[in-house]
Amino acid sequence: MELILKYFPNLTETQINQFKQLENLYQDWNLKINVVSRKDIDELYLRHVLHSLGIAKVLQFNDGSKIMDVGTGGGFPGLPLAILYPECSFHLVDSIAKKLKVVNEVVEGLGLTNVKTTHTRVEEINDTYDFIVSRAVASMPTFVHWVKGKIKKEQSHDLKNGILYLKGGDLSEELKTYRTATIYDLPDFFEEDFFETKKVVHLPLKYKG
Ligand SMILES: C[S@@+](CC[C@H](N)C(=O)[O-])C[C@H]1O[C@@H](n2cnc3c(N)ncnc32)[C@H](O)[C@@H]1O
Repeated sequence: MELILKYFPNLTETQINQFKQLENLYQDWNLKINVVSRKDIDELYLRHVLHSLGIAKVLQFNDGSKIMDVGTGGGFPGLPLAILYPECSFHLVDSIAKKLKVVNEVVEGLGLTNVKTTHTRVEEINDTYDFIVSRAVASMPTFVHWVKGKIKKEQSHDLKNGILYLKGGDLSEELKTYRTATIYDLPDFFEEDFFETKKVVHLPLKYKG
């Protein structure tokens, strides 16, 4: 928790309390439905919460942004981002219902009103979003194929709307066909090099509004 405060020093009391509550909520729910490995539960803040928040170090969402987390599993990266951005709406999607049961319980326990969940494959989603976030779900070509019609056309000139994907490994081969992709290193933002999945890929889909 200290690391979250170190890297996100402007949190409100409500947000600090919500981040603090995460540990107990996940510990309790994980005993009933295993969504996070035991090792990872012990390092929840580092491996899951802070890692998810790495996306917020790449770019900041404007108030009112609509965001989908594809293959959210136990709620990562969408749930920590929903705490960080109470003025944005988050749609957390996964094809495994029991994982979303845990997410729903945590969302209710925290009193988050900006999160909805849907049990489905993302291919079935028929809506558009400013940003699509994800971690460890599919290769980039597969992922882009799933979501490319689901990103909103932008009215501003920023042209940032698109995919923010937490990834590991050597991405040069996987990303060589995506000329607009930027790869960010998490250690650049967090100083310490403690993540296994070390990169955030920002792939803006450059539509004009
Ligand atoms: C390795 S887990 C990652 C979970 C979470 N994003 C994380 O990093 O902790 C991959 C998740 O993606 C989900 N998934 C895979 N393909 C999917 C699809 N087409 N639509 C929705 N969810 C999918 C799986 O059910 C699983 O929960």
